[in-house]
Amino acid sequence: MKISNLVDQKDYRQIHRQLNKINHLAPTMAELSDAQLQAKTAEFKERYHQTHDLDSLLPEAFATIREAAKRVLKMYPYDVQVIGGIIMHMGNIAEMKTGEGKTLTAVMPLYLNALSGESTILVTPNEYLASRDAEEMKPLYEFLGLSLGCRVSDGERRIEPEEKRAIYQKDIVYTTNAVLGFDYLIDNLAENATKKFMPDFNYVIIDEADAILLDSAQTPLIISGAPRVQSNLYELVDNFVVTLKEDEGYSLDEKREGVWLTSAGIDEAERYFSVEDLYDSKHTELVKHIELALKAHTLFENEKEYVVRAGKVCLLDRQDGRILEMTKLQGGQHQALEAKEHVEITPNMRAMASITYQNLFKLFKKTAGMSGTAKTQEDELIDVYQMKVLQVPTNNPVQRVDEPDEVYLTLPEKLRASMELVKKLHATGQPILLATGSVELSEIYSQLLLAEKIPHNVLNAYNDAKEAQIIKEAGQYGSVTVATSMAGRGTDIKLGEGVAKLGGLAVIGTEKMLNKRMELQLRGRAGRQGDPGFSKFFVSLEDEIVQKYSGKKIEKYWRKHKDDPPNRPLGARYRRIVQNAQVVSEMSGESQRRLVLSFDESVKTQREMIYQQRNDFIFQKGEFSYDIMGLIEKDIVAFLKTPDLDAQAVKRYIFDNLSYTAKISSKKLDVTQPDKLKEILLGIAQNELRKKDKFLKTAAQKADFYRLCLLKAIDTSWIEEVDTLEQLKNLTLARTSSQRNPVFEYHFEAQKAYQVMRQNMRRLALQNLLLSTITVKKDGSLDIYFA
Ligand SMILES: Nc1ncnc2c1ncn2[C@@H]1O[C@H](COP(=O)(O)OP(=O)(O)OP(=O)(O)O)[C@@H](O)[C@H]1O
Repeated sequence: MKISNLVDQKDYRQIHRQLNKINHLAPTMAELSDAQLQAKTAEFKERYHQTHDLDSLLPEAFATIREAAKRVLKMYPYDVQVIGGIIMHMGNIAEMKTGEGKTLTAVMPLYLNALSGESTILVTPNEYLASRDAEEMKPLYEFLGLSLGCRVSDGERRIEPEEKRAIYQKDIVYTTNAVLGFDYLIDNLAENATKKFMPDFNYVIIDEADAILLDSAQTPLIISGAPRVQSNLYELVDNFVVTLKEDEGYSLDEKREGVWLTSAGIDEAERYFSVEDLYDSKHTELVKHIELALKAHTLFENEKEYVVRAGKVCLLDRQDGRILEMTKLQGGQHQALEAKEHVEITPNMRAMASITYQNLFKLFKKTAGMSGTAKTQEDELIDVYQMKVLQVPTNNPVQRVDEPDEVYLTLPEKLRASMELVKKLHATGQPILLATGSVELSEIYSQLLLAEKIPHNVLNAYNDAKEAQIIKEAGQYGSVTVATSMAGRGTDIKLGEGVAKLGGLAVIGTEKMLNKRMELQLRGRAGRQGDPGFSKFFVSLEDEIVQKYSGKKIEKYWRKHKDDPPNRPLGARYRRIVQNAQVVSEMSGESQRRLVLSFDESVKTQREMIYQQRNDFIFQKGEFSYDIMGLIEKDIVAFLKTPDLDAQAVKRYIFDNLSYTAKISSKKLDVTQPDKLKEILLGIAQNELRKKDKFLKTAAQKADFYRLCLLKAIDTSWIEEVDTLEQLKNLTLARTSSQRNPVFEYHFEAQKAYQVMRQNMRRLALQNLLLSTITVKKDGSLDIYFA
């Protein structure tokens, strides 16, 4: 058996040596009683304790869980799965074709790495997969004496930190990338150790690694809180924008990614809002709102980019068609969409914390991944994550028949042709998965099927609750399932009785996907585990990706013939043009990801410093070792360097920052003698601190007080900083067309902002320490009021 494309022969030999050892151990393991097999876990843990070496445990640990899987799950991992497991233990990405059984593969390295007692996490792209895999694999881990936690989002219920901590403390945790990311950010907003719940990041396996590490990485995670001043312009401006027409009141760029008012539109706006000059600086808010509303109406389409569910605008993940939990558009765009859809306008929140997936996963000591489609992006994966992609052969040859695309000129032709195929296959009883690129198109197909009286299920963002049931039925005789790309990854459709004889599942794609990997994943719902299967894609020149990413010539051709379409598939030349459009879309995705990553560099450096400092304070035990007086002195010295200082300013500084009650005459505040002045100010501060000491009887109370003052200062200024950087980024992005290097400019500004934040932070800490008041409660505990 050959693992292709190994970067070096050493990996190849090592993997095979390990596989041979594991196979060699198999008969011995098979002879063990259940109890003897189960006792292995404790034995391995003990040995790890002695040696701190997981590699030497690999053959036995893999052989043990392999045998246990046979007994508990009635599935014996094939050699190729063992190979995939070894690759992942080594911290690489295993590329195993769709349906080869990655869920079972992952348990081997997870079991081995959990023996260290350090955090061992499996991340999947969505909650359906996390829960499904956790549920299926739980009996196996428990048989071997390891605990499994499944961490999915809180939903309506608020989950307390203790409960989260209990899940993360399990030996192995299954979760999603979004939940893990948000948990990490929330954990770093905790004000004391009892609210912290995350473990130190050790080992993670990323399922569907390319989707998570690449596709999801195009949008950073942002936690919002603390509303901004709410604007009342959204509805007003929306009413205006709906009166405008394309190419009259506003224009869109070629790729339909940018939109602006035409000069007629500007005149119209000036009349509508009774302003003389719209671009006068006093109307910037109005202009901003008009831009947001224009974008809401032209660049965001209901049932494509978002859906309206229970009176809320919910964003959709373009990659997998699912609702993006806890995510809203920033900078007022979400509110503009709400105005467009006439639902309640939610407050526009400030960004409080943010991180990209790239930087989240870099926090782990070891990362590994698996996917059916990663090899093509290996360069980027090595570049960004230093992970190699090793391809594992299939257990049985793939039998699926993949037919070439059928390209039509217009959408109606495409719909008709694809429906013809559906009818033909359905007549034979072969189950069909009809895959669409948007909710909207899935609803259109549902209507067409209804008209043909073909019973079917629809799986899209509106009915995700029924997902498991729909998937269960999807492989049965005669079943037709219309699904968005929700059914594109990880979904395991099991074939019903007699279906293999009919050719297995037929996947019919109805749109060219944003990238080739999404397409392969969809095809991969059929022909799993060596089963028969069929796949074919229908495309039209009106598909979004073709319109956006193919040249002028195609557009001209389309315009010329669209009113009298040929009603037959276009030739091979057009298939190539469509392929090319997909390649361009992929390249645009990659450059977008690199841009996101380079923007995050500045935030990353700052975030690491801040989080480190917070953790130092939070977890500091015993006496509080931070040079409080040093901090105070620094601020005083910085203040005394203010140009043109006068006694009045010094007095203000004292009352604003050091003491409300200091009695000091202006005469004493001689600005010509800074050293003396410094001593006076330090004396005032010391005096205030001493007053506090009266309440802070024990060292622990004192430590708590100092910690709280400093943490509060860090958080207030850091949250402000995150928001500033987020706005700065949006501003820089809006100006990318200009000649300057936007990322460089952003880093420069971000660095300046950081310096300002440090000063603010120090000043706030000073105020918290000196101007707060402490009262003792009846039970002896303290209440602290901050100014
Ligand atoms: N060793 C095995 N013996 C028998 N059946 C297996 C074995 N491994 C996996 N399977 C079955 O193969 C099917 C596919 O497995 P799974 O869904 O994990 O594939 P996958 O590689 O994750 O696919 P995808 O790339 O689509 O996510 C499942 O029904 C699973 O039960």
